[in-house]
Amino acid sequence: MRIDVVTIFPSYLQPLREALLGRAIDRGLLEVAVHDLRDWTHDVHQAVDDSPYGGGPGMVMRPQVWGEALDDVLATPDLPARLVVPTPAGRPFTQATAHAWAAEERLVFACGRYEGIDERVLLDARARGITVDEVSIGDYVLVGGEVAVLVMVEAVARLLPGVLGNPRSAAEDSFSDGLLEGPSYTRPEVWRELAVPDVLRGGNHAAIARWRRDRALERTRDRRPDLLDALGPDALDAADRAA
Ligand SMILES: COc1ccc2nc(C(=O)O)sc2c1
Repeated sequence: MRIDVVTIFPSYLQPLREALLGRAIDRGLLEVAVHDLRDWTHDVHQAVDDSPYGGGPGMVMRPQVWGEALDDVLATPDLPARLVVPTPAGRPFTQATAHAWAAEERLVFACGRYEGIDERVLLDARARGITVDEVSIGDYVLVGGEVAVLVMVEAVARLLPGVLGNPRSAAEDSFSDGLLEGPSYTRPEVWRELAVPDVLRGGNHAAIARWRRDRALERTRDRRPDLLDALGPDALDAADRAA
């Protein structure tokens, strides 16, 4: 997968080259290119924003600069790209989104700042046949799209074949079966007088699987009842029985 990020703060994306993702890049499983939006300005001040029509607080990112940048970055007809624009006004980014995007050959992320990007940039891209996804990573507002891109790229890249050491990790994620993951334990058996649950040390794999499922149901019911609702009435009954 090829990932391009256009931003006025390229250094914000440096964490993508660390640890697991950095190793995936080094191994050729992932290609990441970060572009400085100001490279497409032509004035001495490298202006990327201007006052909003209709008034109001803050500034809006100029369409001319974004248009030229995306013309260049998206100019790869042999490699169809999905343009992703993080915005508080976007559709929720979920694990299902991450799985869908993990099948893409290329993702291009446009990081807004200030009050966002002039709407015509997205209209123009869609008019040219480019798939444009406006997404939010949560019901809160960041200062810009860069942090949201870090979150989304990590969520997508870890699903790519070979990135995670153990492919079962992704298969057993929270949300992979619609439930939150239950508690995890490692050595020592007793720590500060707190013991690991006996069932996990007993070697009965069926009992361990049942215990883990019960803890996941219980935790999901307590913390994310909306996820249980999505799984139907049987899941809620199972969660109540698991407690
Ligand atoms: C101006 O660009 C922004 C500003 C806030 C923001 N908040 C996001 C979120 O997903 O919460 S994406 C995003 C992009």
